[in-house]
Amino acid sequence: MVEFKDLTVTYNPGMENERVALKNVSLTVLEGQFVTIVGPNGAGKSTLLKVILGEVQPTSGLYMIDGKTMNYMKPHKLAEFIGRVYQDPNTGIFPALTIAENLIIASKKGNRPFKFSSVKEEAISLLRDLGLGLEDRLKTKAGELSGGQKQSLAMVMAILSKPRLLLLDEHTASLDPDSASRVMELTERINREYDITIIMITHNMDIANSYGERLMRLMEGEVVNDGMRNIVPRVTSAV
Ligand SMILES: Nc1ncnc2c1ncn2[C@@H]1O[C@H](COP(=O)(O)OP(=O)(O)OP(=O)(O)O)[C@@H](O)[C@H]1O
Repeated sequence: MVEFKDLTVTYNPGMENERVALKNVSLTVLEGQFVTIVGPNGAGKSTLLKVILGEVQPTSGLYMIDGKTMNYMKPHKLAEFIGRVYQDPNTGIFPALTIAENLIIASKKGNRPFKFSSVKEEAISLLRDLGLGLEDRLKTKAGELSGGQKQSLAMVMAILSKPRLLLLDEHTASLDPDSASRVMELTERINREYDITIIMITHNMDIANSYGERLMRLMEGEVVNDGMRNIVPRVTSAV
């Protein structure tokens, strides 16, 4: 699905503050995979996600989706099938709006016809299905939710537009351990039950060692480790 071939990103090339963020990275992420990326500060993790989103153009090498080299003149095309959730729980949602309004806005994103009644039904059934306990609180302002609930809502919003790929950049970093576990269980269900490919960055080694079928380690812009793992099935509690 997503493929990098010998991809290098150099910020400020030729200048005093030149910085090579990714060095000849080659990788292939298959449809449906859940890939966890770890690495120290400055390793190039966020740059990798930015390339995927079309926010940063490689200096050399190829970035391909479904075997086609990406055209950076049309980055909006990427937005149509990529969802994202970041670290700050307030950036993935509109805190001043109700849960219902947030879901409606999210539904309008994406490449499909919008019909209010069907979207409302779909959003409610998604919330119910995921067991988040938010379906009865549709008139609550999103800003009043806990950090974990905000991130869960942000993830539901991200998948409402039916992305094929979900990018998660430290999406549990600001949560307490219990909330982080619940959000990770939701992440896993989104991958398995909704068949959405996930690329997740984390600094939390407990999470990295427990979630995702493939663990990749970046160091100074290079992939130094990339392996499939057999994860021991967890007993999943209600989210
Ligand atoms: N816009 C930019 N201009 C110049 N250098 C940059 C820019 N963005 C990132 N860098 C540099 O590129 C390198 C990789 O940065 P990146 O943000 O991808 O790392 P990271 O692994 O996500 O780090 P962190 O875990 O701290 O978020 C770093 O040395 C960083 O300083």
